[in-house]
Amino acid sequence: MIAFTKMQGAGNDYIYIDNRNEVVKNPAELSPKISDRHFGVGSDGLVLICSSDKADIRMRMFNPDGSESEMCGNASRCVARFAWERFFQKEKDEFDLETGAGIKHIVIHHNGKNFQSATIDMGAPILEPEQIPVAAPTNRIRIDGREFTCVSMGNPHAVTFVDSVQTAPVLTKGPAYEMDKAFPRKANIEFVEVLSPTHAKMRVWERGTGETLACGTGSCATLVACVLNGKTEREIDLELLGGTLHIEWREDNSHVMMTGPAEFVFEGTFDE
Ligand SMILES: N[C@@H](CCC[C@H](N)C(=O)O)C(=O)O
Repeated sequence: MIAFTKMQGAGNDYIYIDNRNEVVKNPAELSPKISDRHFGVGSDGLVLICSSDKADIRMRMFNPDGSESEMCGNASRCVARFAWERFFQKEKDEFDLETGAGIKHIVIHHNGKNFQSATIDMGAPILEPEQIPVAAPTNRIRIDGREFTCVSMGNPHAVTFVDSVQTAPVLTKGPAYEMDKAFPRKANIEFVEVLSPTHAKMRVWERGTGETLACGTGSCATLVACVLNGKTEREIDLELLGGTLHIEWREDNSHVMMTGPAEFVFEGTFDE
């Protein structure tokens, strides 16, 4: 039996396992089983919280298809809250998290007792096509006549602007875009409706998962694409199906800062 904690950040729900003692031997196999919404616990994937020799803590994130992603924005806030409450007993509110996309600095916002939100320094976006990666000479590409701005936040994203997220073809076109030959490692696809220079809405089709209620790395990629296309200022509130994230693309060091919620849902044990 494996002890787990279910958490969600803006409705992006994952199963979190304290894996400092390496209780999970095969996460690629466990993720599809435990994430299944009918035969498992039900989640957008599996997150292992591990020891690190480079940072205070390390996380690994697996999609429900078993693939491992380099980075997960919403999970990084949940891991931050988990560690703040359970490892650091609310005494250390700034620390470093090792991810597959490098070390991310975390700041916990609280009132001494209660968690309020977490800000993650997501680092600088990657725009070079070969590093995103995109099989094209530029990070601006067209698929089926639709324009995408491709951005990596450690994991690959392709952002497209729509008139309305409500009618955007997330479910009908998302799967084909994710697998398009332009994306050698597949891609997360963001459909974005800009409401004002400081406010936008986004729906996402996630690589290895399908539509989710929110994507943190996708939100950061969205702001970068908005700025590159002259659609918004460098700081926005981004409305997702499961909540709102505050995203800022700093001018001084080019880092993207993501602030948002992280909530415990329930605890349990899972029989592998
Ligand atoms: N929901 C996540 C991203 C999860 C990984 C993604 N599906 C991928 O394969 O890159 C987030 O909040 O960033």
